[in-house]
Amino acid sequence: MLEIQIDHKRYPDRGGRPHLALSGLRLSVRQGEFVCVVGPSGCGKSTLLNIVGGLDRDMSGRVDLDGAFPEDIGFMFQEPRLMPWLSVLDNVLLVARAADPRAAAVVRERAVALLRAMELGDVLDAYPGRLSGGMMRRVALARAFVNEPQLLLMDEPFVSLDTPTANRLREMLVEQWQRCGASVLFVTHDLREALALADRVCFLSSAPARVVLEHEVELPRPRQPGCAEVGRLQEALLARHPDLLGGLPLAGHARANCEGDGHA
Ligand SMILES: Nc1ncnc2c1ncn2[C@@H]1O[C@H](COP(=O)(O)OP(=O)(O)OP(=O)(O)O)[C@@H](O)[C@H]1O
Repeated sequence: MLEIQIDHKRYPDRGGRPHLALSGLRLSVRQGEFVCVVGPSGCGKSTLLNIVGGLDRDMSGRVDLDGAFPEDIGFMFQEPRLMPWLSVLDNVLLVARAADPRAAAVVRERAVALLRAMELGDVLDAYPGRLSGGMMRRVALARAFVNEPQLLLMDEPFVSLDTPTANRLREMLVEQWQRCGASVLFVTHDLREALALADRVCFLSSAPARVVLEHEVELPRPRQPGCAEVGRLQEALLARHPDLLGGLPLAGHARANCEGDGHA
């Protein structure tokens, strides 16, 4: 179980003034659970992930995974963050953890298998400059799983991709998640994406952010943001919590998406 308790996260200087980004934020993620975090633009979603991932320790509170600060973590960010001078395979192996040559060989085999599962088996030796945006994200997705992490942190990883590419990446993510059983904390602006992916969606308030609503998603998988059931669930949530969700930029954005993408 991942337990997050952030009493305060303050930035001492945001454009010349201090900013209280998070306050009284409580969130837990069960082993193997897929949790999406949704909230207004700039409320502190990336700040939360940076804290959970240990990239930012300047806060008051605690993050605890089975009694210790989480270390066994995979990351995926908005940008694929590939090294242009490394091949596809070496970009995945860049983060590989292996204690000895035997373990390194196992991780290498896993990296190749992951890249094949991501339909990148033909470009293992290619450099990122040759890849499309969707292919780069698939490399980043393979890299996030290569150490079979206990916890996966994802910060809007499929933003600004076309709908079919993003849908395929979501399918690949869910396949790998179901195979390896990691807990996932996935940040998105897009409520329909959250409802398509998550076991549970946590809604953050505007700054200082805290969790103001949690919703268990009981729709069967596979699901995609464009499918009718997800659309109905979004409408029901918006109707039930207009004060909380109606103000989110994601609500209008998601409805617009729905028009051109009305099926699974
Ligand atoms: N290093 C920093 N110094 C000062 N202020 C910061 C810093 N990083 C983030 N902030 C501020 O903290 C707030 C939360 O930022 P954060 O990036 O976590 O929000 P977000 O919800 O992820 O945003 P978005 O929805 O745009 O992705 C923002 O107002 C931002 O300007």
